[in-house]
Amino acid sequence: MGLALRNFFSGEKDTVDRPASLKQMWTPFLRIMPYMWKVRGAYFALVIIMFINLFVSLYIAWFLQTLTEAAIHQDLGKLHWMLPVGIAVVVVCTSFVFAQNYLQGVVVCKIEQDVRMDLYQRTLRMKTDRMEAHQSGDILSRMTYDIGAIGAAVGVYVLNVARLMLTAIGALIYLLFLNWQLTLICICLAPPAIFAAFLFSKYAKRNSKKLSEAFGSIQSFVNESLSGLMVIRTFTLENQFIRQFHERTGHLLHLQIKNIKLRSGVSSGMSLAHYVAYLLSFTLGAFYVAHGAMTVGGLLAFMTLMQNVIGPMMSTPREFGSFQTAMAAVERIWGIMDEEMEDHPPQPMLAFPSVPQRTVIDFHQVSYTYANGSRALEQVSFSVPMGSTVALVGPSGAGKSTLFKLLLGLYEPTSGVITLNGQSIQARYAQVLRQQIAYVPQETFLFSGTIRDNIRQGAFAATDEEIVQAAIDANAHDFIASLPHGYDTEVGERAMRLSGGQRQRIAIARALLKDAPILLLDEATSALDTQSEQVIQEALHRLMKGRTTLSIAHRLSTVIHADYVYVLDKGHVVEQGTHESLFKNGQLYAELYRAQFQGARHAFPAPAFHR
Ligand SMILES: Nc1ncnc2c1ncn2[C@@H]1O[C@H](COP(=O)(O)OP(=O)(O)OP(=O)(O)O)[C@@H](O)[C@H]1O
Repeated sequence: MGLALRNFFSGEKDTVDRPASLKQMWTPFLRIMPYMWKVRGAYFALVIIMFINLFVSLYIAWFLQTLTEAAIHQDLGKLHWMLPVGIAVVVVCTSFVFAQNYLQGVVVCKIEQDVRMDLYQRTLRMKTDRMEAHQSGDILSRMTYDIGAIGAAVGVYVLNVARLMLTAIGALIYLLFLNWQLTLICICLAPPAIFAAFLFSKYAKRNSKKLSEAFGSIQSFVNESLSGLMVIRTFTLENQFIRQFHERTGHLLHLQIKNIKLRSGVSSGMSLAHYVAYLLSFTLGAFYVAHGAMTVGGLLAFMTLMQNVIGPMMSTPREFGSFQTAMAAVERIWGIMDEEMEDHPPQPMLAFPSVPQRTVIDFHQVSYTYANGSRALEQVSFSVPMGSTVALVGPSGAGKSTLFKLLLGLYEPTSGVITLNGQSIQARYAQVLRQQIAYVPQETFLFSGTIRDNIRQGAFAATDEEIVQAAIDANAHDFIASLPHGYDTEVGERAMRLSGGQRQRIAIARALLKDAPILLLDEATSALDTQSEQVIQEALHRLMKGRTTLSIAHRLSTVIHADYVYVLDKGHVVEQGTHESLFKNGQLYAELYRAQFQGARHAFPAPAFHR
């Protein structure tokens, strides 16, 4: 977003209607200070340039005064040398304008880049439950819109306020020296300007948070619409979504127009005050000249300097208001930065014993309750012996996915202990833990890039040969090879060009390449045709070989081939045993089997007890 646009948008930013106290502004400012400190060299150079600018302003006033008086006194000698010297001084000094703009731009970009990097890192490492509390569009809006506002604050408003103050103070000293009575009269104009500053800052903050939220909401809505485009199309919801989008953008427009009104009002008030101040000081100055208390040259210098005082007096409130609103953006960004992150151990590889135990995964009385009070798991205990395949079965909402998330260290149990290879899973070992696990999710997410890139995410150091081998084992090689660009086919952000079964096989290849000892398999619920199903089953069998597998089973063949089955219901393990024993029990498993799997019998060999 361009700077001007950002400045414009950052016009209003806060929830409260009262003016922010200095403390309210100072606290967020302290948070961006470390970023500013990193570019202190540029700030130092900018301060020097500010003094050069001040010198130019004062020099021009002196120049006009001296030149006019030389002309009145017909001092031609002075006139001859003053012009070239004056031009030379101004040329040299204004060449610093380039440096000033350049450095200011660099400061903005570097600080924005650093804050953006930190925000991105912290977002990726945020604890899962905290992450779920934020909407992705809202985070996106903070990463773009709010960071833009911060850039403007540190690169424009702070410097502008400092520059304006410095120029005003320098000019004021010179003015007092020229005519202190006239200066004091003109200073009386300051209180209305200061009052305007407070008034403006009060209103400048009023709609800001609403404006930010409106942007976030639009971004979330667009995000959601794109993700759910197929649903929108198939249910012909286009008009409804367009109407909702219109409502949201209408709300944003309303806030923006309020902002424009405020800014236009302030601008016209400021220019009125500016002209009144100018005419007043000129008229008073003319009286002083008429009474011989001031020279014509002195009046010219006085008026030139007055511009340097009136200008800042009029601009400071606006800059100050914009600075305040930018501080609200800082608060929003730190709303994410302050979220708790996953820990990272200093020596990750030491965290888990490499020698596997007899039971690889152990749940001891594990319970988990979500922040909204939903009790997903209660006192769950079970073990997965080394090299075995264990299936989790249960009705929707039984807690199967939650169990996986706990095992992946995405959440911490509310009570109880989970051990992996005999070592308790702790949040600080999350990264190490995940290195031991290959996870094949229900929905395969492919990142933008080629098929090769996507498979390589299993092991970045893998050679092309290893990638091809993984694809062969995942039964994916043939379809990949048949694509015009083979492994270099771009799959796009949401892999629109690949079928569900093809995406699953890429996910299996990725997991094969990772070659982790533990496999978590969340089977896809979507039905595939018999042939695709068999191709995927074959690939999965290769993947499971030699690994300890825990699988959320939606397929009959997985349950039949599992060494052991745990049946979950309402967060409890309600049954356990082999497929056959559970079926004979005739309880929940048998019910589920009939409801869920029986329709699929034609695709798989019926279990022995069925014959
Ligand atoms: N992020 C969440 N916040 C709050 N409650 C949640 C969250 N995720 C799941 N739940 C609740 O926890 C319970 C267990 O959900 P879970 O997703 O683990 O079930 P599941 O067995 O995997 O279901 P399914 O087979 O339909 O995916 C449910 O009551 C669900 O509503």
